[in-house]
Amino acid sequence: ACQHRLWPEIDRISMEQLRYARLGVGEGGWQLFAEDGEMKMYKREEEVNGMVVDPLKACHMVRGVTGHEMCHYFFSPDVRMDWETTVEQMTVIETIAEDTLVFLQVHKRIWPASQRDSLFWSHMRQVPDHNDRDGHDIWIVCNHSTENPDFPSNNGKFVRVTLTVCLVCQTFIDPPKDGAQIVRDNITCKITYCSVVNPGGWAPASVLRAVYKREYPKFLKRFTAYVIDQCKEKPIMF
Ligand SMILES: CCCCCc1ccc(-c2ccc(S(=O)(=O)CCO)cc2)cc1/C=C\c1ccccn1
Repeated sequence: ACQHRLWPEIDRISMEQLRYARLGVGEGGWQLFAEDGEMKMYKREEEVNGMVVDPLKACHMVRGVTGHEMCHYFFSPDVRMDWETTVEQMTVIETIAEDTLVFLQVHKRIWPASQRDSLFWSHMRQVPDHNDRDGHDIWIVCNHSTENPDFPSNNGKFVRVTLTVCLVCQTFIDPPKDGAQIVRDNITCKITYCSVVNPGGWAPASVLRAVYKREYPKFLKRFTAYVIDQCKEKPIMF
């Protein structure tokens, strides 16, 4: 992967997104728009050329799974259609490395806007987290739009969105007493999900904001429930 032409961008954007995800929501005009138990979702209202591109940041704490497991299922193309309800078709159009793929996705149409597709590289990596007391590693998946001459955005069929998404996960272990083996009940995963999606062409602001308000909480709840369910009978992947 290190010699691939996209590698410098992949490395830079992934690390930028890690820093961005770890910034608190205290400053920068974030407004809480949805809450469900441990899950808190924030957004900023931003428009680019009259198009809604509201950045989103979701924070969640999930008991019983590790950050590695969360990122593994978020990254894996094999299970994408099991949890990702916004997608109608998904293709891996390039394998840059085993931890770096290029996806082409057709998203479900959001009436009355025209149907969208997205083309993005997806990179998963483990980042040692030295500045954290209980020193647990951080796992990240970063998805960022890219171009490919074989899949031009002006393909006439779909409007191409541009997006940057990151899932940053940190595992916390509450060690059991008397040195017993760690079980799932002893682990918690702190999740930060950030996304900026530019719809690529005009879409009514009211429709987009309503969709995001309704769909993002469902999206994250569904994904985390899926991972919990997939992991519960399996050995812990630290
Ligand atoms: C006018 C309609 C514009 C929006 C269409 C759209 C574009 C992109 C995306 C999207 C959503 C999640 C990712 S990801 O987190 O990287 C995982 C891989 O799929 C990437 C892209 C979705 C949707 C469409 C609907 C929508 C938007 C958020 C939430 C729920 N539904």
